[in-house]
Amino acid sequence: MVQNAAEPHATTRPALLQLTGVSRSYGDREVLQPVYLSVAAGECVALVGHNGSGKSTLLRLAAGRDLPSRGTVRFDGLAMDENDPRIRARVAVVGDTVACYPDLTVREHLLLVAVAHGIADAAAWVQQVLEDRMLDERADALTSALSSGQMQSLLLACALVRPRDLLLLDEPEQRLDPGARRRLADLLKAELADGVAVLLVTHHADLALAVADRVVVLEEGRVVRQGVPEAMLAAELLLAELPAAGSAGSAGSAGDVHDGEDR
Ligand SMILES: Nc1ncnc2c1ncn2[C@@H]1O[C@H](COP(=O)(O)OP(=O)(O)OP(=O)(O)O)[C@@H](O)[C@H]1O
Repeated sequence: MVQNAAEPHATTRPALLQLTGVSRSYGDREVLQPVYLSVAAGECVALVGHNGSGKSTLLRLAAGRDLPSRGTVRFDGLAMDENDPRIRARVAVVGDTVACYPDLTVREHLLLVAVAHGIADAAAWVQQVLEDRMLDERADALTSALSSGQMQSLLLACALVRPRDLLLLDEPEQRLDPGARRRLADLLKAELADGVAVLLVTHHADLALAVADRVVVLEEGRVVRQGVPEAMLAAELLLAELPAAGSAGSAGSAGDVHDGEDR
């Protein structure tokens, strides 16, 4: 089903994340017009749209990293606030900024994160993450020496140290090669199967097709369409909304991620 209006989306599952009339202005400029959006446990909603359409703004508001000018963001009934320990314990975020200690090696950085989060066997966790994210050959390199795709994999691994019921991701496919994008899609499918709610900003049509239950299209700060990815694609709406393929992190060729297993 493709919905044409930015109206509240009716879902049969209770919402874990609920945005109600959320907007954001900078000075006189409203960069995000009122959005109604909910994400249930085990559901993935993908936000797509051209550069500057408001996707990262919406994700930051959903993560409680920014405050709406109007409207409310709630997580499991709580007012969303990234400093609230009850929320920090259940929400993991990969935002649009790179935050790493440049003078630590990859292994040291992961160990620091694991210890800070109280992981029982931190060394074993780090080794598993290095293998899962294909970073084992770079384990002893400084984080400042990573390629951009390797850095993206490290940031994802650091976010996933948290126990989580909600995962918020801003272009996690950015700078990843096709193999790493496939592993990302598999990882997200596993998260969803575990009942995690996922809100995903993506420029990658195949990633949305592979993992999203619903695609929300933003245009100039407004939700202009939403619906199941297949319907959006069949109507040639989804691809029309995405930037042209060709640059790293933009829409890729069919088959990069989508493995034909519909969720
Ligand atoms: N701190 C800020 N001050 C003023 N304007 C801002 C600020 N942050 C974002 N904007 C504006 O808000 C609009 C939406 O930006 P946003 O980063 O949310 O877009 P986006 O869809 O994520 O873009 P991209 O695909 O390029 O990442 C843009 O016009 C941007 O210039």
